[in-house]
Parts: sequence; C-alpha cells; structure tokens
Amino acid sequence: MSASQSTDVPVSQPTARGALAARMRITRGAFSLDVALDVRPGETLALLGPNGAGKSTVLGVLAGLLHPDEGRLELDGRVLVEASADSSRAEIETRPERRGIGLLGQEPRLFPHLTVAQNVAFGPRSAGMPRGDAHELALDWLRRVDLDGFGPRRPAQLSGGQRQRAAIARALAAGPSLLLLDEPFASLDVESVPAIRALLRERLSDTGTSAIVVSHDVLDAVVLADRTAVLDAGRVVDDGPTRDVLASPRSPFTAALAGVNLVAGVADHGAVVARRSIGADVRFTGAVGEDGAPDASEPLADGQPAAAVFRPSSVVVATTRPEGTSLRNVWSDRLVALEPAPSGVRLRFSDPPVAADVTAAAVAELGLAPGQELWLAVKAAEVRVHPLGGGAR
Ligand SMILES: Nc1ncnc2c1ncn2[C@@H]1O[C@H](COP(=O)(O)OP(=O)(O)OP(=O)(O)O)[C@@H](O)[C@H]1O
Repeated sequence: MSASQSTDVPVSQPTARGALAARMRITRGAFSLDVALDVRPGETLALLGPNGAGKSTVLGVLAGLLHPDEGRLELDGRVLVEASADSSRAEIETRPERRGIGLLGQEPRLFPHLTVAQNVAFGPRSAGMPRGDAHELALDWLRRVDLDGFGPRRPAQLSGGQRQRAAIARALAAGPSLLLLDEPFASLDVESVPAIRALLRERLSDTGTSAIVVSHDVLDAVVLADRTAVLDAGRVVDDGPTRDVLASPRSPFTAALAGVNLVAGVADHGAVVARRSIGADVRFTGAVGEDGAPDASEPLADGQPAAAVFRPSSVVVATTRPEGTSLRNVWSDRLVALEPAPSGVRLRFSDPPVAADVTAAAVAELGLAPGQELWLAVKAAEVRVHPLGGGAR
C-alpha cells in the first residue's frame, strides 16, 4: 500500500497536543547544560548542534533518563519535573512511562521475541487497551507505515528500513503527546532515508504529535521541522523558524550546515568589522536598501556583536589586489587548504575563517597552493549582515 493511501486509515483524530515548556540545568562531569526550550502543540522542533553540545542530554532529561539539577518540565499543563537547587522544596519527578513522551533512537530496538504487530501493540496494551483492539490498532499502524502484511514477522525478518518504520509505528501507536527522535535515520542506508523521513513527517502531521528531532543532517531540519534550535556547549545559541535560522545563521555551526560563510565581528555604522589575529581588521559592508541604508535583517547598534554571511561561491579570489571594481569587501589572507567541492574546489582561509568555491580551471590557472597569500573580495550585494547573540528570534 502506498503512503498516500495509508493516510486514509482513521487510526486517531489529529488533535494538536504536546505543548512543552522546559527549563533545565544539569552538570555532567566538566560539562554544564543550561537551556530553555518550548514546543508548541503539533510542532516539530529540530535540535541541532556539534558533537558534545548536549543534545542527547536534553533528550535524556525530557525522557526521564537523567535528573536535572534544577528545572521544570511542563507538558500540556502537567508538571512532569520540578527540581530546585533549594533542597527544602518539594520535587516532582514523573516516571518515564507516565510522561506521555516517546523516544525513538538510531536503532529501532524492537523486542526480538515479539512479532512486529505485537511490538506495535505493546504501548496500547500497556495502557490497558484490550488485546483485540490493540491488535487492530497495530495492523492499522503497520498500514500507515507501509508495512501492510508484515505483522506476523519477527523483527529479525525485516530490513533495517522496515524495522525503523515498525519502530515509528510502535512509537506513535502509544499515542505520545511528544515524540523525541534521536538521530532517527543515522543507521539507515542513505537510499532509504528520504522515504522514511517523508513518512515520519506525514504521520507526525496527521496525528498532530509534537516532536523534537536531534540530528546532524540539515535535511531533517528542513523537511521535518517548523522550528530549529541550535545548541552549542550546553546553551541554545539560536532558535527560530527553520528557514530564518538557515538564512541568517548566528553560529558558525549553523552557517556550516547552511553552506554559507559566517564572519563574526562587531557592528559599525551598519557594517561588520572582523578583528584578525594578524593584519588589519576586515570591514564587511552588506547590501543596501533603496534608501541607501544597510539592508540588515534587524537593526544593528554600533559595537554590538554582528555577523556577515555570504556564500562560498560569492567570494572572488585573485593573486593581485582587485582594482577598479565596485567590490567593497576586499582583504588578503593565506590559503590554508584546498578541498573537493560539488562545483569544483573549495579554498579554505582561516583569518577570518572563510570558504571560497572556485572552478578547478581557476585553481590551475592561478597555480593555487596552500600557504599562498591571496586576495579575496565579495560584492556588498552578496553579503547579509545581522546581529549575533543567540537566543530566540
Ligand atoms: N555520563 C557522563 N558523564 C560525564 N559527562 C558526560 C556523560 N555523558 C555525556 N557527558 C558529556 O556531556 C556533554 C554532552 O554530551 P551529549 O551526549 O549530550 O552531546 P550531544 O550533543 O548529544 O553529542 P553527539 O552529537 O556527539 O551525540 C559531552 O561533553 C559529554 O562528554
């Protein structure tokens, strides 16, 4: 059965729920995490961030696997956790299975001794649903994840992608208010990911289930998430609608995900001045509007942290200083590395950190090699300037 046919099965009415308000502080060894996250009913939030940023720690606290030092979790008006540094105050710690929060990880973790249908029926059965009804519900869910007819099999008789579909069915059949997804496609073949990602998106949408998806893959944020939060070193450094976060990244990590350069500096009369460890500051002037004022996404106050964002393909590279052009943003730096890029060769510079995409022919023509001092330039029209500072947009 196709995904579009299977959406017609009336397993549950889409009622948007899963309003989460979470604050948590937790220390794990030398690492400290201090974040506040909200998820609106029916919304999918992507949680992105470099290795060790604290993404799994956030999910662990939400799922009830980790106890925060301090914090409060509220889901649909129910206080699940209330923890205070002040030990005289009463604490609340709802058991994981009573939270209405499902967790789906990289590995499907189906019970090997149960059939696929029994796995999917497990949540409803545990919640007290009669065996026959739970079995019917499980079969409906298997149809909805394109596993019609696979109910009697054991998990070992499914492919990796089929097992992850069954795990999605099992997680959603339990009717969680909030589903946590920790790198849900990381262990799948690349070819099977797009279809399963699309299926997950449909099922989250037609059940109105809120979700938080932790991922390294920007496509998960683009395809699945209404909103994206970026975590770095235990803090939320960016949070907003996914398209805004990717269009105007506020952290080097998000910029790398979005495939753009982000040069951090301070605002000065609508431009961004980047300090360098060696050499003169570089001043990045962005596009200007019809009134001649800087075309910043938000107003910039002099002296505040700000970023210039531009594509690697917008950077012009030359062996001599560009003359007689309208280029405003010109600086020189030493070439650090050459890497293959989809459209040719990516040149890496470090002060400030900038990538420039050029053709292989240009590399040959200019005789480029690491260590060479080169001139770089970007047209103002190709540069967007915006405030830095993290937090919600
Ligand atoms: N049991 C533990 N004891 C001490 N420190 C820990 C423990 N588990 C994790 N940490 C530390 O907490 C920090 C955050 O880890 P976490 O797994 O939450 O990051 P992550 O963003 O999920 O990373 P990744 O993308 O690599 O999975 C890391 O610095 C890690 O070393």
